Amino acid sequence: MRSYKLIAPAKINLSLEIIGDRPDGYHELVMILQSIDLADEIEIHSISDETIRVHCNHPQVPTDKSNLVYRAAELMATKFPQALAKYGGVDITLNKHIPVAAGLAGGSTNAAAVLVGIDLLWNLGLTQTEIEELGSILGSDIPFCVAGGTVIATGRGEQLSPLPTLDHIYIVLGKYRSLEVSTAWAYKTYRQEYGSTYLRDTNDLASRAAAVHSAPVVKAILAKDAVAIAKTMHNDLEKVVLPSYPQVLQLKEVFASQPGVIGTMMSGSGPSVFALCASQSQAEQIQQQVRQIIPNEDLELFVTRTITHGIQVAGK
Ligand SMILES: C[C@](O)(CO)[C@H](O)COP(=O)(O)OP(=O)(O)OC[C@H]1O[C@@H](n2ccc(N)nc2=O)[C@H](O)[C@@H]1O
Ligand SMILES: Nc1ncnc2c1ncn2[C@@H]1O[C@H](COP(=O)(O)OP(=O)(O)OP(=O)(O)O)[C@@H](O)[C@H]1O
Repeated sequence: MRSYKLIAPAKINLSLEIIGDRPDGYHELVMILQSIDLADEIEIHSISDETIRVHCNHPQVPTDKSNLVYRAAELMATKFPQALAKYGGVDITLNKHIPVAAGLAGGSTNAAAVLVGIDLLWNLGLTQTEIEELGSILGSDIPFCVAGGTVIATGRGEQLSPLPTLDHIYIVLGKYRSLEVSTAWAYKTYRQEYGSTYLRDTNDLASRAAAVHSAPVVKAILAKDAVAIAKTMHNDLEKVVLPSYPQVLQLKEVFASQPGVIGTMMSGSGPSVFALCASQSQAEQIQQQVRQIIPNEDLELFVTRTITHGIQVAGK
């Protein structure tokens, strides 16, 4: 029986800037995406019948066709029917550590891992770009999850340009277990409230390059200046999510008030919030402090760090 183990890291957004709407209903974005070492483990093995089976340790995560990993396997089966006939179907086990519906690309990174795993399992020899293109059919964040590191993402979020990688910036990340934010709701609400303020022609490359909030973050990344990154981070979706979720706003304010925190921001469409910290020991202290200030067991707190890679094969 052939099998692979994969590590699928989460992401945070160092910037998320909405610069226009698109005819396909999506939004034109400029984002800076960053991989972190908070990761799910995925095991995938061949099975003799041509089916897809999904198992998961997390009660909130479906194991039917609504799981993104199921859709990733189905896409591979449709694109490569001869390989499916030769090698058989796939059995996928997800061991979740990334909080669900958190703005951390949990489902997307799982799907990216399954694309990488099936490429190996079926000896397809796809390039990273080909795997990213398959990923973009399933979701905007998936190409980044394949690539990982530190990247500028434009278009729907699927067009990637790598930046110099940022290793070992320590982060405290918080997510209320019972809070979930729908990504579609966040973008729709933003469009309703701010759509009339889109000012740039998104076909104009000069306009894209001038993305006002992301440019200083790029400059700070090029200078490898963690303090400048922390001070310039930006997320347009905070404008709609924070007013609707007071607990998330409060968590952000508590993070910001801690000595040793150099900047704090909501990730993606939320509701997770992260704080960039001056060192690992400070991140650990801040985690304990915040736990005392908000003794709510619904709040999950993690110490994590920036990493330089996306999906990794951990073993056969
Ligand atoms: C919020 C982020 O996670 C930030 O990195 C991403 O922009 C969302 O990425 P994702 O979850 O992979 O998004 P998709 O699965 O492609 O789309 C989910 C929903 O988000 C909205 N959406 C997403 C991406 C985009 N550029 N414009 C949008 O309006 C759409 O309503 C879509 O129905
Ligand atoms: N493999 C998966 N892992 C987690 N959730 C999944 C998965 N497949 C489908 N889902 C469903 O997708 C929804 C969003 O979960 P996910 O953890 O991917 O959100 P997210 O981190 O906000 O994603 P993104 O940042 O890409 O918008 C959940 O409600 C969950 O039921």
